[in-house]
Amino acid sequence: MESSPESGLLSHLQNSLSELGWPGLLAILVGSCIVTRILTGIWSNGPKVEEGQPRLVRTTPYWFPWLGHGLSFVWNHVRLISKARDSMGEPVVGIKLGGTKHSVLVSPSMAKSALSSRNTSSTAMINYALKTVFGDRGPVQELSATNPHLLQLLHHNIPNLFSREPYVTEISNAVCRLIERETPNLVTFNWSPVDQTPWERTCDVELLEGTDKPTCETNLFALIRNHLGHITTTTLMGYAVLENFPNLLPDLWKLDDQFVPLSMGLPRWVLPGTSAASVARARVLDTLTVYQQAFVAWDDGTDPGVKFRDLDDISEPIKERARALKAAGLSPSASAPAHLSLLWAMNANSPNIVFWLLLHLYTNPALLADIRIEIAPFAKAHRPTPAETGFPFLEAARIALDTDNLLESCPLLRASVSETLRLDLAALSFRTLTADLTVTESPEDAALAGRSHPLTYLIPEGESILVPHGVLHTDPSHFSNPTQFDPLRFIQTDPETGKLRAARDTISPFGAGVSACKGRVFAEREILSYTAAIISLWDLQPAGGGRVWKIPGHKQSSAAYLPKKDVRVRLTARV
Ligand code: HEM
Repeated sequence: MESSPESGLLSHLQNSLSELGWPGLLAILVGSCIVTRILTGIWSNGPKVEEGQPRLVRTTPYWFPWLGHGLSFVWNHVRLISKARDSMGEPVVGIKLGGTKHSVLVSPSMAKSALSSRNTSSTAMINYALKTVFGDRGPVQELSATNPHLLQLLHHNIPNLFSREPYVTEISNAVCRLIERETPNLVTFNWSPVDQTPWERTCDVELLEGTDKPTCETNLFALIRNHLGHITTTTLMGYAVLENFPNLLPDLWKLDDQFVPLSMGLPRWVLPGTSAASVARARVLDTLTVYQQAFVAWDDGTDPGVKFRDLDDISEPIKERARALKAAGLSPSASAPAHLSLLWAMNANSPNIVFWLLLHLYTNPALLADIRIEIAPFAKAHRPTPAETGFPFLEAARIALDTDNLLESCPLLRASVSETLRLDLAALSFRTLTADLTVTESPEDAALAGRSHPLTYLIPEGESILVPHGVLHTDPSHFSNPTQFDPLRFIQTDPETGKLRAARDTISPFGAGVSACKGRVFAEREILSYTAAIISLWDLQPAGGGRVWKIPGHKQSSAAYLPKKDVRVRLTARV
């Protein structure tokens, strides 16, 4: 058989490589890295800037051909970009990720103006995450070409309902009632997993005997993640989904734990941790297929099947989205990745933020005591006595929450949430430019960075921009002692009333512009109410009853950090 020129070339290459052996291959690899570093170092000087003309973004030097800064980005993007900012000394620095250049905005004023520009789009990023993380094989991504109007509805207009009236009040009230009902049952003090709640079963709850008040030891992150995940998912997606599919959240956590490696889009065998996550994702997608199938039947007035008798308690934005998916002609299984992206968005950050916030508060008893005094009128906890109830046993504690006042009249709690969002979250806003973008830093940002006048940049249409909120939130020129937890940095005195209030305008933990987080209003209300309920009803100590806390390190995830290790705590009922 005659060989083609390509197969001849390939076999020639194979022969040459096998002749070289491992030492030769290694030498080529090291050599190409050195050459790449030298060339990108020279190119990073950029073209000469003409007087009065905007600058072009210079790319930070890198070692690895094609991969560019990819490895250090997934390892710790905050460190990579902070170093690039300091070494390049500019408010915009270029980084290379898998062959694509991203212009990274490290000046807050430029980030704000770029994200609020109408000439930016998050569609490419959403499609990338749908493909690499949420298991869409094409149907949802293809909508950007076949039906952009529907895509806009699906990704923006409908999710925006989470922050619009009357829905935001409806879902915030619903979540508050569920928090009141379920926070006293955070742990049930049952020995047997059969009698425990679904959120307790995977948290290694160990009851302690001979204590004055009900006490146990447990894994804090797992417990808060499961418990708040249960509350959020039930509020937004309805009661039936977790009742019938109790493994939905544990599987979602397996996916979330591997978010960063999955988002690299590499084959499973390259990163072994992603195999289990892919299997978990397949199960979640099966569940969400059944969910969509049942919803469509229920909405059409036909039988939704035995598992989903009543779907009326699903929140209105989720119902609207399920209807839009059907209207797009997507089958239930093709719709499942879109449901998964939202299920993930509603659960991936809030529990992590509450976990870190609780650690900040319980390791700072003076702050915790002040916050407990501040919230006392708006988070009233008590345990009815047998005399009150007429039953011969102690009932579970009860709590009544006033979310509006927790939001408006508790600046210290609110400032502590903001400080946690500043320190324990490193969100990224990726956008593609749909037209050339010219951005200028503010004179204040320029002065803080030690520049005599503001710089202006031109970023061409089609290029990607990136705002690294974790870098902006820990920039020492904008935040004094940036690594220190200090909620007071967010407290201001209202000049008219003289009252204290918590201001959040120096950080953007929810992104900005049209593609900012759609659940931000709900998320803040939920976090405030949930934290108020927990600190009113529960005392926490390190496991073993000591006073020394071992705070885990941050593990990079999509936005809010995961803990590198869980924290074992002693949990005691306060009332
Ligand atoms: C502490 C809690 C939360 C944080 C820190 C957070 C943060 C974020 C961030 C940084 C983004 C990307 C914004 C950008 O690209 O500029 C985002 C997107 C999104 N979030 Fe949240 N989020 C939280 C809770 C929620 C909740 C509870 C929901 C659902 C009710 C939600 C729904 C969404 C949706 C749908 C998007 C996609 C927006 C888009 O691409 O157009 N988030 N979130």
